[in-house]
Amino acid sequence: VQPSTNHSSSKSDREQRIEYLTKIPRSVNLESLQNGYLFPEISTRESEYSRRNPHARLIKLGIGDTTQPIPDIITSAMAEQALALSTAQGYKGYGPEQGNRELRRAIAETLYQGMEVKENEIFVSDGAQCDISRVQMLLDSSLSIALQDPTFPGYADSSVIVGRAGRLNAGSRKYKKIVYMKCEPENNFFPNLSKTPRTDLIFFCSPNNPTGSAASRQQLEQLVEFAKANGSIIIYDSAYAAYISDESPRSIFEIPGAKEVAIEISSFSKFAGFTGVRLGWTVVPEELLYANGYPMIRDYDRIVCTCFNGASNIVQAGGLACFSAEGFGALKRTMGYYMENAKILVETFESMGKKVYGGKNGPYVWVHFPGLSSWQVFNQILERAAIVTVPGIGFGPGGEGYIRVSAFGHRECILEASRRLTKVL
Ligand SMILES: Cc1ncc(COP(=O)(O)O)c(CN[C@@H](CCC(=O)O)C(=O)O)c1O
Repeated sequence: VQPSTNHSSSKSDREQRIEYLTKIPRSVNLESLQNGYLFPEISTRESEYSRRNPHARLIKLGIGDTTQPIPDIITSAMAEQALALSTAQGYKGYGPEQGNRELRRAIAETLYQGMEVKENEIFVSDGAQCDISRVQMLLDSSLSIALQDPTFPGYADSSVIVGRAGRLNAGSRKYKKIVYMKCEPENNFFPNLSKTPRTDLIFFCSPNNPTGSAASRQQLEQLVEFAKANGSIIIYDSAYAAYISDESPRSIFEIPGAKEVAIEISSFSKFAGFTGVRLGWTVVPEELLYANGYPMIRDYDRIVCTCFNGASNIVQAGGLACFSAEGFGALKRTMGYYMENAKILVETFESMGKKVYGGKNGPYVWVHFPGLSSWQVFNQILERAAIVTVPGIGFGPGGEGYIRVSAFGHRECILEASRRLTKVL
């Protein structure tokens, strides 16, 4: 209901239209959220542009949504599971809330080899976004948090929703109870921990969305040491780990001692194209203990069993097929396709004299437009080139003056975008 701006009417439209009010007060936490969530906002801008320019060929390099088909061996496994449900012997009802054992084992053996991560520490889910909220539910709302700045907005917004962020300072666009750890070219996109105040929780995404920076082993050793010294917990997001092309760790659990201070959240979305299929996992180590010595894994298991009835058995069959030699090989080729896109985007922006980051260990390119607001750049590129990007400010105050460009597009779109950008920027 929008308040009326027509002051001539005796009663405003709003007053006329309101029929009945409940006695339920709105959550103060939800009231604290600024604007809408970033990515639906990008979709709204896309739709508005298309409405105004019905004949424009809009190129969507905004939301990090995969575009390439899922390999047959994976979709066939899902189809087979689906068809089996129509047979008496193949039908399955509720599965284990923590995920099918064979999938948990495959994740442990394929992605956590040599890190002593056990299959019972892996909780299969319907995606990392959902697990971020489940981990938020697990941890008391009084706990303080630190975030990389810029970073994936899901951490800050879910912290606001559970009441952990405090009120928004409109001027600085920062929430009062969040510690923003600046990650910028000057510090090689890794926070200066010696100047970072202690917080209970440290959200850390590597490779980082949106900067594309993958923390080095030495940096992650510093992070684990910092958490240990402070009795803090790292909530580590490795959604893009499969894209790492250098020696950077793919999991926080490659770091000795990390199992005593970290939870790792990850996803099939970006490496398997499961953005619409919905499958992820969270690792809660048995060694991770509360101050009172109680194992956190038991509480997380309780949250999963109470608030989530397990990922789809059809989707889990697809997830298992991702780890077959043929499946993983095919997925690697698709990731290579996206990273070739990233290389084209990096070269395009560099050819125009722009400072460009990322595009080597992740499927996003982070471009600096000094002196301009990121929404200004977003609008300019949209209006002049009919290309959708994401304004850096959407990832935190540290993102101002940057835009993020997704490499997940079709090759022909990336090439056309390159041609247009060279003309208009
Ligand atoms: C770091 C990170 N973690 C988690 C997720 C979500 O993983 P799911 O397993 O698919 O739930 C994303 C998706 N980020 C994309 C999509 C944005 C969105 O959430 O709509 C992006 O940044 O464009 C992400 O970038």
